[in-house]
Amino acid sequence: MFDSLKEKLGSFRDDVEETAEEKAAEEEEEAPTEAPEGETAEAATVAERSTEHDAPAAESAVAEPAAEDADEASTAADEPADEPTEEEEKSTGFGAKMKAAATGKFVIEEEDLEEPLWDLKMALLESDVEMSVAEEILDRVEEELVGERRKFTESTGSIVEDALREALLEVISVGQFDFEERVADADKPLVIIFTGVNGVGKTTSIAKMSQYLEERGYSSVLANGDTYRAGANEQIGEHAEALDRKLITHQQGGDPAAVIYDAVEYAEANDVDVVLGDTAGRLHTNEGLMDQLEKIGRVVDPDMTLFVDEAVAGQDAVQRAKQFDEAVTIDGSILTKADADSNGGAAISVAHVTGKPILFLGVGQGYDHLERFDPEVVVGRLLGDES
Ligand SMILES: Nc1nc2c(ncn2[C@@H]2O[C@H](COP(=O)(O)OP(=O)(O)OP(=O)(O)O)[C@@H](O)[C@H]2O)c(=O)[nH]1
Repeated sequence: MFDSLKEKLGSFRDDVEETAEEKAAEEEEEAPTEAPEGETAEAATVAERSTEHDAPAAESAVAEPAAEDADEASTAADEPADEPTEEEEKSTGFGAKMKAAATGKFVIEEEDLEEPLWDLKMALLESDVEMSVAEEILDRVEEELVGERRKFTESTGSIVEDALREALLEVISVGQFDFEERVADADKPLVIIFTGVNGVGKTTSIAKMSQYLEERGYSSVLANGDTYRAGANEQIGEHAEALDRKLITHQQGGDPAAVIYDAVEYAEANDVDVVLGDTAGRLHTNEGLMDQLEKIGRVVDPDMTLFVDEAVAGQDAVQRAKQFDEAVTIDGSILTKADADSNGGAAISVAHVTGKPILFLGVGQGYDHLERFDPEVVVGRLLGDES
């Protein structure tokens, strides 16, 4: 899952690490040449060692004028090189560089990140992350990394990883709520309507949701509001049979709102906790079909409307989510076929673009292949926390 994006995020980490190492090396190289006479990075280091841990050695160095380095060390020890005057700091940057060489820390500047950030942006866009979401991620990463005095070498990788983690979490956690708590607290029956275009896995997701709810102690009835498509009753009927659930259907061409209404009545009469209503795989541009959804809204006033699309559809899924939300106001999304998606762009973008959370991922064709969307787990996967 999301392997290609994972690899690209890994490359960004490596790029910044490399940039950091180059910068560190540069600064170490530059420090002696820019140093006022008699002060070198090495001298500063020796001085630090001498003053902190080994005073007698410093003394013996003073007593040995032939050793040039040691002589410099004693000068540096008298006037600590790692505490330059403000003037020196401003005019030459020498102080900062000396500090970098002596402490293993330096400031990451905006220009240092220009190239890696550009590459990251390209990687996100190639992975189908929506433009505004990619920009948000870049801004946050840059904000986290630039201007702080950072330790380079080994820790650069983890600093970059933390910055990426924060940025990704921020964009994908949008609107998250506790689905199970919402189900537990709702008056029964709870009505959930599933919407989205044809063939993305809506019907399969309803069956998976029924299983998911059963595992948590909730009964459910299925309702086929897809009265538009020939064969829809049979398709959902197979799932109902396999799961041993009651299914409410009407004739093809019937009123979808009436089917869902009947299912609510059935649930009320039989103490069923949740009504799971399928709808025709409609295009958001088809006004007649969108009107049907609005009618379902009026007639049964669902507790939740979930938008279903496939993660593998990338940008298309993101745009559809946005348009469906504008047309019918969704409460959250389910992204199916995440198991087959190496890009992860939809998973990263949909919540930020709609302002509504991704609640579940479909991760296979089996009934138990519905996974609660946990932002921390998803980001962890993207950053290689688990294989
Ligand atoms: N790999 C994988 N396949 C899935 C997943 N979810 C659904 N599918 C498959 O996708 C295909 C389409 O799923 P359906 O549930 O029939 O799609 P639908 O949106 O109901 O389609 P319509 O009824 O035509 O609107 C089926 O072959 C499913 O088994 C998933 O999470 N992973």
